[in-house]
Amino acid sequence: MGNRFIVIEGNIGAGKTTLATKLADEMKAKLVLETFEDNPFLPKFYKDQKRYAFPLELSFLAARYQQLKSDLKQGDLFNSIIIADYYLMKSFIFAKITLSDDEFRLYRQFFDLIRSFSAKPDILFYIHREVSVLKNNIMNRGRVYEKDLDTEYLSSVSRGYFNYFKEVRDFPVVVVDATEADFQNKKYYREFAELLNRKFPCGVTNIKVI
Ligand SMILES: Nc1ncnc2c1ncn2[C@@H]1O[C@H](COP(=O)(O)OP(=O)(O)OP(=O)(O)O)[C@@H](O)[C@H]1O
Repeated sequence: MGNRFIVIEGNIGAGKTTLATKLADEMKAKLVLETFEDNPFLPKFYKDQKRYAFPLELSFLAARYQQLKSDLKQGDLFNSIIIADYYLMKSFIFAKITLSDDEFRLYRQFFDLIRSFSAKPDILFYIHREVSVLKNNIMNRGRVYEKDLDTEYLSSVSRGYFNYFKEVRDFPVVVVDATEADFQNKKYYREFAELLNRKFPCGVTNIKVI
């Protein structure tokens, strides 16, 4: 039967969207991309994190739930391959970093409700890049509100993902060390694409793309 629901994850600026789009194109798969450009709280959050974190996290959670619900209908999962550039847990990982303890407790109640409706991936690939590389990518793409994104924030997002992966038992998580690999380059892209033909055990496997 193979992998039907494939997730490409990674820190901010890891190159998830480009890679997921290329793969979906090649595999004639349905592409599910995270939408964030229309989120009015995101630019505000980067200016004043304390004040806007809670509405930001709730709005992301609501938007992602809506999207996954409509894009991952049961029928779709049987009929076609789906490639997404995020997994619902991303919301949880970010919220744990951005919210205060009491806000997070409240957030968690909503998250647990929503989580019970969401599909589990058949496989999740996490593109790992060093923070200095992420910072470079973020600067080069030039989204104004991300210009002051600091190293500590990016490091805490990476730690958040790795802590979560330690708990995953029911699907394979492939951590792809791609610090030296640009997937715009055909050689690296092919090397990554070949991983999709391999079988991985549940839990974490570390791979380096060279
Ligand atoms: N739950 C969240 N809480 C706070 N910020 C978030 C959350 N989800 C997304 N963001 C922000 O939205 C923006 C887009 O995030 P994301 O990492 O998905 O895209 P990206 O950096 O364009 O990815 P890539 O370059 O890997 O394709 C980033 O500024 C990110 O920090």
